[in-house]
Amino acid sequence: MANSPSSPAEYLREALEKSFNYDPDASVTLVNYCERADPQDASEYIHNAIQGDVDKVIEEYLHRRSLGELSFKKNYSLGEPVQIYKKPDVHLSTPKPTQIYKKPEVSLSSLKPMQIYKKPEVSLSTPTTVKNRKKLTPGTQATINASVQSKHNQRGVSGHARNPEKEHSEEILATVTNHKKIRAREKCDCQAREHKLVNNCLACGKIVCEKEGEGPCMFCGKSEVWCHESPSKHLRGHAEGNSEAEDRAITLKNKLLEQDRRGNLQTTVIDDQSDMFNIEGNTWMTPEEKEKRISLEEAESARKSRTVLRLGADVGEVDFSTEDDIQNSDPANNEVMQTIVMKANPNIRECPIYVAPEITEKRVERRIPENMKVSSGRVQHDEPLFQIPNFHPRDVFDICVPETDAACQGDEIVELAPSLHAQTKINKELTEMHNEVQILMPGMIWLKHWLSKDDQVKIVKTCQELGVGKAGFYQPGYGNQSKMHLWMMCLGKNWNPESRSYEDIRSYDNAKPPSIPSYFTPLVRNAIQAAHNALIQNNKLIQKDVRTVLPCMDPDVCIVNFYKESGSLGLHQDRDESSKSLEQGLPVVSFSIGDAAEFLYGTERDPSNAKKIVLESGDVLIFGGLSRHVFHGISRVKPNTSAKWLIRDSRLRPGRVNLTFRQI
Ligand SMILES: O=C(O)CCC(=O)C(=O)O
Ligand SMILES: [Fe+2]
Repeated sequence: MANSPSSPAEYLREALEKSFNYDPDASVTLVNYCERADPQDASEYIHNAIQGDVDKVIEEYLHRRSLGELSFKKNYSLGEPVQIYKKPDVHLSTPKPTQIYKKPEVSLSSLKPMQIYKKPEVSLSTPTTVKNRKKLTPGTQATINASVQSKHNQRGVSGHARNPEKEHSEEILATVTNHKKIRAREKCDCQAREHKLVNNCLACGKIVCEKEGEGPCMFCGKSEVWCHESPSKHLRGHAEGNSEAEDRAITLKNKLLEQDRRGNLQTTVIDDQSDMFNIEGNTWMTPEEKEKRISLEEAESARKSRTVLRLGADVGEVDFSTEDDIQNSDPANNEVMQTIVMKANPNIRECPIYVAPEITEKRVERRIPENMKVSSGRVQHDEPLFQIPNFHPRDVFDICVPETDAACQGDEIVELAPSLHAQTKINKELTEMHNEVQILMPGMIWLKHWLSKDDQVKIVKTCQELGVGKAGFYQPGYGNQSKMHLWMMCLGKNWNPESRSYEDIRSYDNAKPPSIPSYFTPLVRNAIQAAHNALIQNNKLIQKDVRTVLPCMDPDVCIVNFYKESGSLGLHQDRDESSKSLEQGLPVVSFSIGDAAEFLYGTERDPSNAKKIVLESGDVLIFGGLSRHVFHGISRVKPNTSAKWLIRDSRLRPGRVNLTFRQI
């Protein structure tokens, strides 16, 4: 690979797509980010976005970047044409020495690993990334089966005599029967709410449903709208080879990707999961349609959040789940959201834009929600609402299972107090969890089960309330597509993962982060005090000296992360706080609540050299002083490890909440 002539960006994109089966659109975005970032940030972006051992790819990519700079300078001095790859910050007048990426050095005493972190095996033959785990409808599965079978036969693997004509017609039949019924096309403005989605019109942006069907857009007529994985290809009789139109489409797609890579596209139409609609703000439905749709969805959501009480075999094994959770309890189904991201066709100059007749200034004003609680649906970014700078609709993310709706007919709310036996067991567990402290590195202290049961429940409830409000949880990412594997909310100030800086107003959606709830701060101070006590006892330090090992701090920022069972966070350093704070080694104080998680830490960004501990609910981890720059991350959440009392009393969803407090 090292000898291949491709540019660093091409190399990276290819490696992400081929070795990690990374979504092509997402890899284009990620590569763009990396190209603009310095080596360390680029490396961090890749680590955060890719689950798996990506170190070699990063190393090769950065190596190519450094060679790219060299040859760029060489070419320039010889007066030859400049190579394609050009780092944006190269100044010809003041040539910089070649940048070779060096892992940052952290002056920490090197420690022998307690446990070796085993690299996850990446199987090239059957890659399974979260993005691949898409829910297939029986119909789609049947279509795929039919098509796979057909291809299999074409290669003559089955050993049976082939009849291509027959196979082709069978394939068409299977596709048509399983995929959808063909009907006469009829105009419809339901936005794929009443009928299934076909696709967006690339010219005017209209969302086309199955009632309107495939073919020329019935609104603008400028573009043909085809369903994703459309069976029409088969119907048009091109089972083998591409038609001219398809070749043209592929060329156009490549051109679009190229233009996107160069940042030329102005308008992006994001088409999200259809059940995440914001009906109130919808401009394409009549008031009657909205009312009807809202009442239907309310009934559906009441049904989904109806609490189902499941009694385990053990005494006290009580599990409150919603029907929705039960349906989604397979971890493989956790990330089944499919996002269809489409780019507007830049070649179309004049084109009518689809705007429903009822849209008015007043409505647009009213639609800017009080707390921006917009549950994103199909979003057309050139609508007036979305022309507000930095406005991003966000999916409201609730870390708790909703309270049972008492008004929900036919449902009984069953609240069982734990039996005496179960309560004794819980109390015993709680007493056993007393004050175990471990000093992991100089200035890095782990207080096991330090948060009380009441504090944990209270913190979860507070985060839940703040999380569904203004500036609440959102899924941060780099650009539109490379998302972090967690939901985040910041209190006090916002940490912007793209600019790696703190801000008063969240750039993502112009929302102001809530303040840190007042009862959090004494908890942080007391945790530091507990760590000091442990240092005094263990290291025979006096109160004055203990502060040089682990300084005190008053948090002004709290970053709350929620990791679903599939969540993770790549190895990174927390180094975006002020240089004063970093130089003084003011600690980061981290609270863990909910499912346990594997926490990696070490002196370099290398998971195979990192140590691993399992952080459980109630644990507090503090790293300051000499350990302030420790590399750390979450390799995995351990499903079903939350305490039952926590789920019962806070209704926390499966997953883990983590709060990190910092003084910036
Ligand atoms: O979830 C954790 O334990 C770590 C979180 C973290 O490192 C961060 O938010 O910077
Ligand atoms: Fe961190």
